[in-house]
Amino acid sequence: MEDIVLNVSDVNKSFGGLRALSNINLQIEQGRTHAVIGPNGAGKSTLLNVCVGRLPPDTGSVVFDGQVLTGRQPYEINQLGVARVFQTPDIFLDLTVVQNVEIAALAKRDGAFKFRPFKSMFKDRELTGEAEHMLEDVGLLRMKDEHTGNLSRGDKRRLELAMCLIQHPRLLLLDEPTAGMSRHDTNRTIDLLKRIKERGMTKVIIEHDMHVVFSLADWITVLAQGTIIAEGTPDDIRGNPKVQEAYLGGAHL
Ligand SMILES: Nc1ncnc2c1ncn2[C@@H]1O[C@H](COP(=O)(O)OP(=O)(O)OP(=O)(O)O)[C@@H](O)[C@H]1O
Repeated sequence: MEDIVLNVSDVNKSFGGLRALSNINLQIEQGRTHAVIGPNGAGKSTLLNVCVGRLPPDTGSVVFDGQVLTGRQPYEINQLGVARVFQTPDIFLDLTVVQNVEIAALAKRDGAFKFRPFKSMFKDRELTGEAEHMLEDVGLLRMKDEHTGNLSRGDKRRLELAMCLIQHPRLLLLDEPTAGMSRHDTNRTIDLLKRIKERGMTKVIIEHDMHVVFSLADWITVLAQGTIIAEGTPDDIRGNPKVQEAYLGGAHL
């Protein structure tokens, strides 16, 4: 059997009377790019939030690399090697681009960046060098000294990706990484995510844009109304009539 990095077992989650996730069982294999797709309200973000500790499941468990994540705080999960990029970037708008990447590295390193004076944090030349290397990787190096608040939406998302990559996670969770980007920026992000794949990093991507999904995914799970309705390779999913019906009302993927 392939090496399983993340194992989601029998997860249920309701909001009041609404069953957002019903008996979800999902296994993410090492090195894969695993896409989770489905129509609006299918439960994709809820699933991701359960995985990173932002939402407790009502029942069930999430195990990463042999360690139970359920019940842990998001920062603990991050320190175990799980990083995530959300639809709304988690960045410090008052700091520069490179300082944001440095803070992300420190957060992973000791989890205590909040308790140090900011000035002393930014004097580590090795750290700055590594942060600049990451910014080059995502195409933001020339903007390293810009105030983050001045960045476009697409650049903020790329910055958040650099903040994740500097943590060298084993598992990277991406919630619509190209939402709001132009086609040009989307294609640059696809290229970047392909390069990360070459480094063996496991990724879970929630995405509506089928161009992104079919460019990147090795494996696809389809959710509808909180239930997994199909799983398989992109070719399996493309030809699956149940998916076409549930996901796109019968249109072809
Ligand atoms: N905090 C919450 N409180 C109440 N209901 C919620 C909450 N979060 C999500 N829901 C509901 O749970 C269901 C699943 O939502 P979720 O955001 O996980 O879907 P999604 O597949 O990510 O949708 P989208 O593609 O639109 O982002 C929806 O009906 C949503 O309205």
